[in-house]
Amino acid sequence: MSGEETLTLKPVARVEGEVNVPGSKSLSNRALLLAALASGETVLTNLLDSEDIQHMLTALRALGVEYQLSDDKTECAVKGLGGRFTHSEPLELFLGNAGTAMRPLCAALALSDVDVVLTGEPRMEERPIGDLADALNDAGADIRYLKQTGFPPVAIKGKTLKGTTLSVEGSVSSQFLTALLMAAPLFDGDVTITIKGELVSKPYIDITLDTMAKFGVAVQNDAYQAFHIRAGQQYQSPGRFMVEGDASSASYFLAAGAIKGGTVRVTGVGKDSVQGDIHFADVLEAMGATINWQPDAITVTGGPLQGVDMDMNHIPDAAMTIATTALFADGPTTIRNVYNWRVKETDRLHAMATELKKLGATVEEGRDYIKVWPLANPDEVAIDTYNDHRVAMCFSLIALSNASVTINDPGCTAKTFPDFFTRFATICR
Ligand SMILES: O=C(O)C1=C[C@@H](OP(=O)(O)O)[C@@H](O)[C@H](O)C1
Ligand SMILES: C=C(OP(=O)(O)O)C(=O)O
Repeated sequence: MSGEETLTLKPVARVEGEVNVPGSKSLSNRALLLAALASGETVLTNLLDSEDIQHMLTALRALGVEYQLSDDKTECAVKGLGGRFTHSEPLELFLGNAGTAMRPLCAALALSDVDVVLTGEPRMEERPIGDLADALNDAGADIRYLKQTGFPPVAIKGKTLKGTTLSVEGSVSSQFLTALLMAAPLFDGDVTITIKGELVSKPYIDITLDTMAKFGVAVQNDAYQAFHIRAGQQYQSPGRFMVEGDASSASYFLAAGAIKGGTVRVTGVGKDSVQGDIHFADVLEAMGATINWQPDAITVTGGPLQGVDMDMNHIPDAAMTIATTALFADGPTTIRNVYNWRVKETDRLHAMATELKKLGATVEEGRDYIKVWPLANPDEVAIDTYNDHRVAMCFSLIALSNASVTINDPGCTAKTFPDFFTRFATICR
């Protein structure tokens, strides 16, 4: 939970070491939902223990899903319902600011036998859900906006819906398509989903399809333009489901290695990962770092870094880490095609530009890009984090310069990485 504290990180002379990153947020919440809908019991291992996952777990429990969590909360045995949710009493589920809980639960509950209101933190009320809810309502669902049209909170009266063709906007968030894909087996008949506009954050769809396949549901993917899910498929427990380490969480350690010239090895995620954010390492390589790929680990050795100019739509979360890494490069760096940074935990394009400027950096904030010039000697300032875990984690890299950096509200990393600062300290010498 976030609060008002601050944390000052002193200048770090050297980085070196190995970090095992916690489980992936994206995989944890997908696997929990599919395990709940599946027939049979699923044992999830290496589950992430963070706020976003707690929101999914709390919601599932309220919906009548039985599960047993280990003491350290990284192993969870889920008794599958073998189909849609059923709950006779009206429910209100609070989902914090977890997009991976709000969007997928909205779709699955619209097709269940429930009467539910989904709410969240104030910022969640500013994060769009209209493209998803409207696609479902066009197919006959009953989802109403309780405050602002197109945004949570939403009231859902679940229904059985016949197989159909749904059309969903792709340019705001891939989570809308993810939500429809995961809910597709709950329709009574064949489902086709077509995409309007340019699909953003595409690799997250691969995570969705891979997780669905592990739970026994096949999707025909026509070049990310149309997806077909045949009727009669039901989620089946794979028995055990091992959650990979979080590739976005790995980015901060990999960047530290790249910036500071030491060698940093991240374990739990590697070249065999299904997560698109591993391609953050390719950006570091393009900037001049040396990357060594293992099936389950990534090692980076730093060197002089050069700025790059790249489309980073495929790695929207890890790309934020490039914005602070750019300060340590030779020449400017441009992160392009990240308009949807503006609809995440905060307006990330504006937040990153504002905080980088506080350090004394030269920054250009465009509608859908940010350009950052190198900065030899950052000013010693306090960084506002806007209740955005990634702003807090990205700016910890400033301690790799000759300046201290103060992070306001460091507790906001609890959304995806509660002990980030402790683990970060283990590679700082
Ligand atoms: O599906 C997912 O697990 C996610 C998709 C991405 O969101 P968008 O599709 O909204 O870009 C990403 O930023 C988010 O952290 C997790
Ligand atoms: C955008 C993010 O979260 P969410 O899953 O809430 O969309 C994120 O973790 O960077």
